[in-house]
Amino acid sequence: MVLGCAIQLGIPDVIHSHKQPMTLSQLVSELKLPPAKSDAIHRLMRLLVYSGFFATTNTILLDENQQGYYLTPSKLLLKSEIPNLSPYVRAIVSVNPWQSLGDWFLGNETTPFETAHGAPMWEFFHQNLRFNNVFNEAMASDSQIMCLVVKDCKEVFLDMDSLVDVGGGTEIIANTILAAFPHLKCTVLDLPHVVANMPDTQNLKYVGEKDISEILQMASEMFQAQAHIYKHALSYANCMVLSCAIQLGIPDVIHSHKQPMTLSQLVSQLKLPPAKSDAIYRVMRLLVYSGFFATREFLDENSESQQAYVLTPSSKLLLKSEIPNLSPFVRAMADPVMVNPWQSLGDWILGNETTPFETAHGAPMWQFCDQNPRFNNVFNEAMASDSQMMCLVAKDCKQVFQDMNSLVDVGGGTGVIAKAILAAFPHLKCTVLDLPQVVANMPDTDNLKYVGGDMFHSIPSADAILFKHVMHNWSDEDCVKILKKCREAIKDNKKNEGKVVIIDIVLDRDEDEDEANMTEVKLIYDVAMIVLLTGRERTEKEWKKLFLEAGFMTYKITPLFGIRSLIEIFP
Ligand SMILES: C[S@@+](CC[C@H](N)C(=O)[O-])C[C@H]1O[C@@H](n2cnc3c(N)ncnc32)[C@H](O)[C@@H]1O
Ligand SMILES: COc1cc(-c2oc3cc(O)cc(O)c3c(=O)c2O)cc(OC)c1O
Repeated sequence: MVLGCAIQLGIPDVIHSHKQPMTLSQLVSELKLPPAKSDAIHRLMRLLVYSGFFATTNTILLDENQQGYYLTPSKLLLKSEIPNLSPYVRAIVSVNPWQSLGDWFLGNETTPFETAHGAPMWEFFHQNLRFNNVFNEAMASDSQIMCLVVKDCKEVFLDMDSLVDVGGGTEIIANTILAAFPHLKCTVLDLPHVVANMPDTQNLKYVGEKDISEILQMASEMFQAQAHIYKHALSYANCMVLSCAIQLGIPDVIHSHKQPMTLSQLVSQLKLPPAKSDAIYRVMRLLVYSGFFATREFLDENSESQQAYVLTPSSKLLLKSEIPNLSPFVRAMADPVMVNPWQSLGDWILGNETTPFETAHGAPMWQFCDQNPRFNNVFNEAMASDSQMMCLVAKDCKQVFQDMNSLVDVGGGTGVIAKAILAAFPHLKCTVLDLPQVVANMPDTDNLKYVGGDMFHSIPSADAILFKHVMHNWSDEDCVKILKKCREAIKDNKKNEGKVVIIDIVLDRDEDEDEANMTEVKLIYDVAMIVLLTGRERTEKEWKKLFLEAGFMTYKITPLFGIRSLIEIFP
């Protein structure tokens, strides 16, 4: 989606036309964007540089502290060049059929595409001229890349007189072959609506009806760049396929089986028709490749060798019967409400709404949650499942909570973290403060109270004020306002000594870099905060600036929770 947005804005072309490394301000000005969008462009570009689509350099042509962007494999995305894979990327960011994968397994339509759009793909294209064009352009752009090497295919085409390009679309490959081998008579055979307006020439006719390894090697750099682009353009598919496996209950079924499970056992236990076996096999093949399942060889009762599926550490975290269970998190992130705003990123940069979420759904995220009880539950369960992970280490945070008597968990959702802290430190009095719709039906206990309110308005007084995944939802200006409220809450406290505890991402911590792709996840989170809210992920320097502005004097960062750190700040 982020790559699709960069293409929509024309970023590769603008950097290309600039002919030398381009600074952020040059880029924003050349794109004719308001300066207010500079920060978002900087953060998109930071992710795209990390993913290898652009690179940065310090150059003497630029001011001392400035970096300039230049092109890498993104050269393949230039609208002015051939090949240009932009139409392909823009076409395949349509996620709806992927979101229907699970429903399709449980239903009767021929394909998830039909489940999502109500008609098979070719019929849909026939009825939908806009998408028909988008798709044909995408396929043509994919063909362009092969055009560059066709002339080297002498041994393939030289001894032929005629050739039929079946499903040849709108001619690109056939014309390229003809340019290199003009003696050929070519026919492009495709569906009638695809070739409807294509004019025949002397040696190219359109018909509408209902070793290459050496060359590949020569072109390896270009094809690698193509693969890089396609991998990223299709990366949302990984999320959808994982979500589908959870919807069908695959991790749970394999877990209950208690031994490696064959494909036929899996299909039968999932109560799916045998006709869906092949699709389950192919979905599992992808999930094995991504590390969510593994296969084991074992001998069946007839002493025949069989492949069978087992869980991996990642799928063990998706079991509905266990704690922690991250399934609600995956299901929420694959929910159309969460996915659609990414498709609005480019429109938001060109428009006036506060966030891409608002561009897509017509209301800011917390207001939308208030008006949509279904999504409110989905989101709260996702956050609660994420919190379960931290419960496992809460008891190890003695030095953080031991000397406190009271704690307020601000934006504490349904109280999962507060309960875990209470289990480890039962002497504490806890309050969870969250928006009224989130805590509406939560029952108080002896030492846990829920308060519906607004942290910008007032925060109950306590020895420690906790924020987990809250500060990163808000802009710097809002964070300073919230932190000032915290100082008042701590000051009101009779003991008059207290602290704020923040659990959130810290960017650019050298020790985390590259460990299990932590940097990539952190940068994706940062762009997610552009897409959903007005927040951001922060470097230590950026955090420090906020603390000082809000009047706090000292802080301590402890990397405790994978991609997140525990930050304590003191007045
Ligand atoms: C990303 S969630 C984090 C939930 C929880 N801390 C966790 O980590 O699981 C952010 C929370 O902030 C809450 N929130 C948003 N605006 C708020 C406000 N003005 N006052 C209090 N809570 C708010 C949301 O309802 C949501 O539960
Ligand atoms: C952990 O704290 C938060 C996470 C998220 C969040 O949101 C999205 C949204 C999306 O469209 C796709 C995604 O992959 C994700 C995430 O992975 C993710 O973690 C959102 C938050 O607040 C709104 C969080 O505080």
